[in-house]
Amino acid sequence: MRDASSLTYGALLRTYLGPQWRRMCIVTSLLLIILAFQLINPYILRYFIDTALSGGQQTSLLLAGFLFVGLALLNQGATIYETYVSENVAWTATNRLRADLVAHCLRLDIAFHKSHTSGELIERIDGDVDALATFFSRSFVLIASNTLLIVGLIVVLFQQHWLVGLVMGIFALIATYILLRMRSFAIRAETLERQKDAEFYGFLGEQLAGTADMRANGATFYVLWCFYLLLRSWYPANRRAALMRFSVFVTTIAVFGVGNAVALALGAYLWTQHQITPGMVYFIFYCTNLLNQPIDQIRRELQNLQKAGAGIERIRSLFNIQPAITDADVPITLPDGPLAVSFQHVTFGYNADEAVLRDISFDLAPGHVLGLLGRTGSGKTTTARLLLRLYDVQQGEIRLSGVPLRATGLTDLRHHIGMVTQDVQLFHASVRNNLTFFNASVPDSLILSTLEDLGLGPWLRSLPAGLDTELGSDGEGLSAGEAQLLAFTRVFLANPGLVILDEASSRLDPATEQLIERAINKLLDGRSAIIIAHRLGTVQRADEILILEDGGVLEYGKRATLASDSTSRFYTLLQTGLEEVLA
Ligand SMILES: Nc1ncnc2c1ncn2[C@@H]1O[C@H](COP(=O)(O)OP(=O)(O)OP(=O)(O)O)[C@@H](O)[C@H]1O
Repeated sequence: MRDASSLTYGALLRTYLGPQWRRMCIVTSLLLIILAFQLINPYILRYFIDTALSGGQQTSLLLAGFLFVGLALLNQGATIYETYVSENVAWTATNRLRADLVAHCLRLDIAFHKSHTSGELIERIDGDVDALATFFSRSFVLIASNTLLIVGLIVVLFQQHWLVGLVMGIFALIATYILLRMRSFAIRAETLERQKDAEFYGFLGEQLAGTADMRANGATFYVLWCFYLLLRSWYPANRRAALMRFSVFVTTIAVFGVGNAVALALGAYLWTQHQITPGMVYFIFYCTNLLNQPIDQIRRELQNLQKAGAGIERIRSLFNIQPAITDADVPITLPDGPLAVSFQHVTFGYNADEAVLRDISFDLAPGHVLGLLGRTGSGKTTTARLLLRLYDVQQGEIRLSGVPLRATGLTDLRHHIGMVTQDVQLFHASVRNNLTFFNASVPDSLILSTLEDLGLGPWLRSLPAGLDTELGSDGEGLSAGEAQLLAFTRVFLANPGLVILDEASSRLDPATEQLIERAINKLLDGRSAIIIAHRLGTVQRADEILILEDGGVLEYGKRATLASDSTSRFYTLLQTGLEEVLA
């Protein structure tokens, strides 16, 4: 991973283009060759015209013709190859940068991901990097080679006649200035257009994702109204940007038209003064025409640099965000087998001034099961997140088998804890990869026996390609129970010492529920567990019970003791029915 603070143009070029210096040399050489071809062509044309007009030999004319066509073909070939190599350079460099950004984002805290939408991250990882493609592959080389071409053409024109060189040199400067000024007006309009595009597509994405809820709740009219308002502001922004683009186009044609007219007029004047030949008049006209191309190219490349500059700024600010939750300097490895869990006076809030958990203390012996109860919003899921160190506690300490969480390595910690939540995240990948999280070292025999153990054997056999069957994204085509059982399988395969289970609060059909009950029994065997329980059956497995209320401990103790104490809250819950009280 690269050092974020050094992300300047120079550092970017060094990091991402450095390894491709050979290809860059090829691109530069090809651009110089193309440039040379462009400078030779007018000489051939001048020779051809003057030889023809002075009644020169046919073979000389033929030779000049063949040379012209040959060079044009070589020029095209060189241009195609240069495009191929620079595209390779651009894609290799931008893909490396994308990979670095993705790796960086994956290292960032959950708090970062909660405060940035996926759309925003996609735009930053792809949109901003995309703007750097031309910057990487050719911007500097193109600006340099085109400047060289303009200078070369002016020198060539000077050679024909000093007046032509002087006038066309001044024209090149004025044309570049006018086009750049026009461009800066267009950029303002295009920025507004892109902002409106983003608002429109953001709105559309959100509404399409929530279409079922929106229709069910009769919000269609409101959505259409918002849509209409968005369209009303989108339309003028688009119209203005299109008009500006057209103005730039028309101005470009007009400026180059004036240039050509000046060149023709000047050529004609010098010819009437017998200072130049007709071939030279065409030569001047041709060179002036040729001047247009590098001027336009430089304008485009400067515009690309401007876009790249904005992209680099945003990429740099993303790289500068550092995760607050990191590995200990010298991480202590957690022991294998069931883990002891200890919360000592833990206080935590997602915002520093608003505690969600207050002074939570409990101890769970290795191999024991803690039943975590509490109303919705009481802080049960937050407790689980703290154990996985998705967030750090603000006060107090959490230990696993005596090791403070902050003293562990994050990968080691998360290897030792398995979590099954109500929302099982499945990927658009094979059943095997969904279960092993792309860990190729897990043998198929283990996956098959685990699926069989958990009662998923018949399900697996019903799949067209067994473990190779591709699952739809988001578990499409799977029932809630099957998805839960697949999540259990994942935990079995990872074989952690502590399991956190957020039990499904909705009822499943009796057969699936039975399978899940069996799976939980197996899962808890030889492991410590914290179960966010919603059902009586699950609570009865717990050795200890912790009831949270408003982020504080309402009750904590051995299940058997609390169950037999008629003054305890747990006793009341058992009498009233967990589902009714906690659902
Ligand atoms: N990412 C977050 N940022 C800010 N506040 C949050 C975040 N996640 C949860 N909260 C708040 O923290 C409190 C505890 O939430 P938590 O999800 O831990 O409750 P819970 O007991 O698990 O509820 P449930 O049973 O409904 O899942 C709630 O008030 C919730 O609004």
